[in-house]
Amino acid sequence: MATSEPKQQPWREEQLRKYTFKTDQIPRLPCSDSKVDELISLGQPVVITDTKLATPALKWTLDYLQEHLGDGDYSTYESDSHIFRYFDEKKLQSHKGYSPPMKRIEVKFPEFVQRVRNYEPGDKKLYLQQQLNDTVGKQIVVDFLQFNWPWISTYQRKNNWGQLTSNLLLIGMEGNVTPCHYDEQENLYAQVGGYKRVILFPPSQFSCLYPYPVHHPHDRQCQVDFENPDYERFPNFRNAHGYEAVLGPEDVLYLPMYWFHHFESLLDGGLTTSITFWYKSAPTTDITYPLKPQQKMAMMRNIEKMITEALNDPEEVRSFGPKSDSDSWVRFLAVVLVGPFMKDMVLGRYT
Ligand SMILES: CC[C@@H](CC(=O)C(=O)O)C(=O)O
Ligand SMILES: [Zn+2]
Repeated sequence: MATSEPKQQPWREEQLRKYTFKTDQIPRLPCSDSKVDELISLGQPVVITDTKLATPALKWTLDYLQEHLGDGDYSTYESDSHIFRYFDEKKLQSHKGYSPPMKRIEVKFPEFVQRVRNYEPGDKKLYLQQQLNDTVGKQIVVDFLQFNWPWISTYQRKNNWGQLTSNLLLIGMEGNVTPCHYDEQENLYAQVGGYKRVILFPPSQFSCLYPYPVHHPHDRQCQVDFENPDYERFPNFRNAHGYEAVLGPEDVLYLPMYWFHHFESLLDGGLTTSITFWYKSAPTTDITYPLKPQQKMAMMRNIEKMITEALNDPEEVRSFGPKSDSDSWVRFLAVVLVGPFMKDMVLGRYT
């Protein structure tokens, strides 16, 4: 009996960056498997194959896009390193002294292509992140309309998700990293070109990941530098345990709301192209106790927003600067006097 040769994986281990935490694999299932529906309805991540969700976009090479995308401006981040940590421009106002580690520029697509193709070590790295809207060319609209909308709408309906809010076209250079963060929307993430590693952490690991305070420009972003973790400030990061997959063309990842995620375009893997499908979450109908971790995250966000708005002065809630006596007292009190909810909200985030 012919034994099926194990499928040669089209990438090598050395193309993955090395981190200190352990990971398990995210389940990978064909869209015909009923377990896909079960995992999505449970808010569990899964890599889904054979969906044909964005098949028309498989031909979206740089040349094809240059010919058909249209001559609008394209939102692109440039960074001095491989790290592209998102920041909320609106929150920069209240953080005068803070300068984000990357810059958002608007470029014409031919300029983006030229800079990417002529990249030399030492140049700024680029990451195009553009919402697909009606400024794109006719042919792109034709391709877009041929996505597998019936398949994706089934999941929107079955899980009572709200409207499709946006599709982000992502074109990243090899080695680019979007550091760990969470979003407040459901996401079906279609990998179209190249290979991208995704590492996920469930909302229950909030206390291991220390997201920035809500009023900070890096709201929702994990403070821990995965490449050089500061275990003194973030001791609980030692307990982080991830779930990962390498996504290739036509793979679709269901990325549940509030799950922390890190993306990296494989080292020496060339350009990567992905398209996100973000949906508003289903309305919460019945509150059952104990609350789910994602509900606690939503509560923490509301408490932090209320405190910051009520005080109307971020200085009042800003975390302490370099370690100081008061900081160690705050830590001591936080560890001894407050329960897990307040500890998770404060320790390493406001202390
Ligand atoms: C936005 C960039 C990121 C994807 C992501 O964070 C998301 O789809 O929520 C990535 O692919 O680098
Ligand atoms: Zn995200």
